[in-house]
Amino acid sequence: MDKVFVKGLRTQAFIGVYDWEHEQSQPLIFDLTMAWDQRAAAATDDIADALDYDTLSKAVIKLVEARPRQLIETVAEEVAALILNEFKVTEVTVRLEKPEAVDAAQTVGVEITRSSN
Ligand SMILES: Nc1nc2c(c(=O)[nH]1)N=C([C@H](O)[C@@H](O)CO)CN2
Repeated sequence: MDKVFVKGLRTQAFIGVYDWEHEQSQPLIFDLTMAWDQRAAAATDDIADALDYDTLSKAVIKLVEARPRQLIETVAEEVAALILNEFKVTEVTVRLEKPEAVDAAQTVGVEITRSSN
């Protein structure tokens, strides 16, 4: 299957289990990979037939920054559900990095793959 991807999408979120994380936002960075048959878009050269990565990116930022959460697992599942439900995507991989979480690590994160149905 063809893929549309968004790499290194930066958001700023209230995320974490510790008290200080509830008072100070920190970056969450996403790599998103969506299954998408691109033949219709290529044939018509019309954005209406494409998976619009700009609109999708803005929707993800809005969701992530809308409210605080404790776990990055929760954020990853909500982002996957948004993409499956609002963008007619059949399979999505969400990789989420929280680079400021662990001082001794370059980054930490989760990666999930979810399908519709
Ligand atoms: N599997 C997870 N482990 C941890 C999380 C998380 O969201 N998922 N969060 C934290 C803290 O918020 C940490 O990021 C603060 O540095 C610890 N472990």
